[in-house]
Amino acid sequence: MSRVLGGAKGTRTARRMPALALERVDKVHPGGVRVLREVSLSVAPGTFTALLGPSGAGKTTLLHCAAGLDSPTGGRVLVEGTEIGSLNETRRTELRRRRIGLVSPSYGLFPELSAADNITLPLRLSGQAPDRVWLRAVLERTGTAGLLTRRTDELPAGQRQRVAVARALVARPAVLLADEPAGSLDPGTAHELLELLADLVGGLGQTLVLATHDPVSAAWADRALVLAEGRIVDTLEAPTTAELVRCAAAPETGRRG
Ligand SMILES: Nc1ncnc2c1ncn2[C@@H]1O[C@H](COP(=O)(O)OP(=O)(O)OP(=O)(O)O)[C@@H](O)[C@H]1O
Repeated sequence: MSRVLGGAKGTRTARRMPALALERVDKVHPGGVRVLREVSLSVAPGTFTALLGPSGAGKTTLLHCAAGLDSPTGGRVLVEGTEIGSLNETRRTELRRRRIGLVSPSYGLFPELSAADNITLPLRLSGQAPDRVWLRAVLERTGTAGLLTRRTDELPAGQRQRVAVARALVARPAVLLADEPAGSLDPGTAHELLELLADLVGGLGQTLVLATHDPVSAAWADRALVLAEGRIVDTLEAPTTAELVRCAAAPETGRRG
């Protein structure tokens, strides 16, 4: 894979360190519902990981714990080696804004703002100056350069998702977390969005974790982790759709990784 903007900035040490790691993460909700059970995973920089699981498996909870939006009740989450749980609220917010990109149904765009204002909002909130080379690459790769003056509520769903991806990438995060980003799109537009996400990994060296219940979407990834009832029950390297369909139908039968 070519790495257009990926490697030069990071030190050798930074590139070896996982972009994201979960160590025996548990999540029990106040009502006693145990949603995550000792989930451990490590995501290498510049890789595409899919989290595949049915509705209720715990995918959103896992991504929210990884993003520092929710706190695990056990275990640790590390972003580039920094344990989120060890940070005070101010530093956690800063890490979230600078190092984590999130595309999620619960993390919508501001409809009355232009695409440009939506995309650059994270930078303004964290007082960062845009890295112009990176910004140009993000706009080009996401196909949003021609949409900048448009209000996002005037855009079709597929273009809105592209703006959401650009916004999540603008601060050059260590990891992009995408929760069912193609869920509301028609098949053709969903395919284009997944192609775009895979291209971010191949072309920009972006690290990506995609949560989905769709085996076809998960087959774009370098590796798929199959989640069932809050546990990772299968790991597949370079998964095919057929393998993922089998795993999704009967978790724990298709383990290869
Ligand atoms: N705040 C909460 N309190 C209690 N239970 C919760 C809470 N949030 C989520 N849950 C439960 O946790 C489980 C996992 O939910 P989660 O949204 O993480 O799953 P998911 O795999 O992302 O599902 P979907 O694909 O439908 O979004 C579900 O059974 C859900 O009802």
